[in-house]
Amino acid sequence: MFSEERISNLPQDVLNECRQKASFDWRKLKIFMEGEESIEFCNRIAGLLQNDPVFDHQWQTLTQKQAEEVTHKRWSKLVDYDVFDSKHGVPLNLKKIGDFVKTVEYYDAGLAIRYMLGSISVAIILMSQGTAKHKPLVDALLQNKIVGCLCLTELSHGSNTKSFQTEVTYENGELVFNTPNMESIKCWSANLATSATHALVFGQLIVNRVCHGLHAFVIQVRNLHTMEPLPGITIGSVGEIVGSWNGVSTGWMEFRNFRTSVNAMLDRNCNISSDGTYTSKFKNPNLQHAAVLGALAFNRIAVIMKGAIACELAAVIAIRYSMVHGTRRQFGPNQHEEILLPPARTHRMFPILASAYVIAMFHRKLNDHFNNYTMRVVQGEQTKILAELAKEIHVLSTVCKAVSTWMGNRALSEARLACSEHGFLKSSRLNDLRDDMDPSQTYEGDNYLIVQQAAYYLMDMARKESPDSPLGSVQFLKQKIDNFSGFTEDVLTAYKWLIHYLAREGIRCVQSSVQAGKSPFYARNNAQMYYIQPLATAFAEYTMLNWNIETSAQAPDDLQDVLRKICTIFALTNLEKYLSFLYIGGYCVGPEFGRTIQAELFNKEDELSGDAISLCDVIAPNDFLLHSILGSSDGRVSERVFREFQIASNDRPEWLPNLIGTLNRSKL
Ligand SMILES: Cc1cc2nc3c(=O)[nH]c(=O)nc-3n(C[C@H](O)[C@H](O)[C@H](O)COP(=O)(O)OP(=O)(O)OC[C@H]3O[C@@H](n4cnc5c(N)ncnc54)[C@H](O)[C@@H]3O)c2cc1C
Repeated sequence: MFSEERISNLPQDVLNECRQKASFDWRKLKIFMEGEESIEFCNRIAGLLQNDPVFDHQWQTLTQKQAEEVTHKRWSKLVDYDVFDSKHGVPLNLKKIGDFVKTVEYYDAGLAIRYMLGSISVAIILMSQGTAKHKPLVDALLQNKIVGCLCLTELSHGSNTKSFQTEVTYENGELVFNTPNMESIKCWSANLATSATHALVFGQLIVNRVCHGLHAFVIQVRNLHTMEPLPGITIGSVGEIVGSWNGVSTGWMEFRNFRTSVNAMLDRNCNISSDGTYTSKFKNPNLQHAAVLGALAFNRIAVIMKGAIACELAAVIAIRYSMVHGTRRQFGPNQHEEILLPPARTHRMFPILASAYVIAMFHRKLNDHFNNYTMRVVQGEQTKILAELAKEIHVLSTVCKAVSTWMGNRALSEARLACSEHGFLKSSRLNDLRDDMDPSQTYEGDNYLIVQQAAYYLMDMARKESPDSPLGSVQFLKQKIDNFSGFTEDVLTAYKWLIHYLAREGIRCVQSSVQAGKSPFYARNNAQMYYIQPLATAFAEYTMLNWNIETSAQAPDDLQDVLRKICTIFALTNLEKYLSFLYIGGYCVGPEFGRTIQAELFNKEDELSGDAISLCDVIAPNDFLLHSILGSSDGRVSERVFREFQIASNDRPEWLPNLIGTLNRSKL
């Protein structure tokens, strides 16, 4: 029987006073948020890392070579731990996989990527797009007997996947791979430069001189004994990259008549018969294209979790730091006065804390839906409702990936500034975290581009008589939403009104450009900044919020109040960004709505002050994983900062005699 005592005690130290102000039991909230099984499993993983010298970590910047070596050694240890007990066949438990990756990610994002892309990500795509013939590869990937990588991006083509130029030609029962020019060289593939043995390659399938569009193929790229690329394949590195990505061995690959069996094609939805006839389950090539890329939703959902982790770490480090250290340095009241944090600081940090909760809870729910969807695909279901579900998961994964990574990046930047000069120490970890997080805004689909897909989906749904979706995320488009008639705490109505309005205006803007003789491409781009992008981001925030409100309602009574405050802070902070649209569109007139949003936000932030440290304790990884001298759970910031100063002060530089010589010369 799991009991709350099994969650480790927090140090009885300088943060005690703040902890005693909490209105709820932090252990109880942790169990509600994560579940007992996950807490136990994550604690086990954290313990393994903490007690193994291979995972000892410092803050020095490593060269690319050192970073790759250390990441490799740690990856190899993770493989040895075999936490999924792979000898007995790895169960496809995406929740458990997610917990594992999340714990490793707290420790080092680069290591998490190396592990996940090398095995789980590729295996899941093979399971959902491949057939029985690919099962041995799935097992080998999940048992880490081979290392996978994903090869979509080409030197000159990224988000525009239809323009990929890698050619895969069917010839006498074999597939021949070519990158016909420099622009089509596959690149930015994590794991590829030194470690991948197998690659999931996306290329244009050509059968009997007819191009059937983008398809996915799994190929062996290296000899397993020598690790040399196979004949017809050249592999290299893209060079140094920011943050922990530097240890991930990111590479490029060129094909020159590389030949392999036709079995390399992932053929759940299409087939090439022995007489060279191509067939696809999809009559419409756009649907075939969407199905090929739909398999990437797993990765995108994992990136949503990265956004949650970024907000969690930013909030924990900045709030713990501010409570013990920042407050002492504020101008203003003396220590005896009852003030935890001044409003200007809570206003910067509590929205980050709220985002951490809202994104994490949303991610868990979306991951469960994706888990369920994958099981149904693997079991061979081919229903219309499953196709609709795929579309909805795709839309939610794209738009929420964009919003959560934007929020995560902003959170880390703000946290760094909130910790003032100490935030710029390497040992604060905030700079490294920001570097690790930064590229998430472009990989798995550039944020500015992928939000467009969600917006077009919403605009389509808004035109329908009865917009429907298996998860119910667009059901509200059926409703008629009235204008503002008095403030209630439930700002979901304002969000719904806003989405209706932006969808309508987006359609109008595109149509008027087309009527003026512009191309549909121009017309859509023209509508991007003022309609399409806010439409997509508002939809993502609304859905995250809505799912959180539903989940929070199931919490024990004594947790409901704090969870409601978190949702309100998330809602008001984000809704405030759209005040101009709400006024321009006529949802509200006069100052009441705008003023109340701002006043309520300040109220809720103030009310949350006493709970903030305990809310951080719920989401914080242990001090070993957190690895920040500003964010430790005991709150002993000054001691840790000064210890780092002392460590850095011991070396007498070799060039000191030169300085002495220069000074003495200049005196002459
Ligand atoms: C650290 C890292 C790891 C990666 N790992 C992998 C991997 O393992 N495998 C893999 O295949 N790829 C990987 N990638 C590549 C990544 O997926 C691509 O960067 C991504 O798909 C975006 O493509 P792109 O960079 O070519 O940008 P593009 O699509 O060319 O866009 C470039 C810029 O132009 C803007 N833009 C383009 N078109 C429009 C438009 N119509 N309207 C408005 N703006 C527009 C975009 O917003 C963007 O700012 C990785 C990238 C990074 C940084």
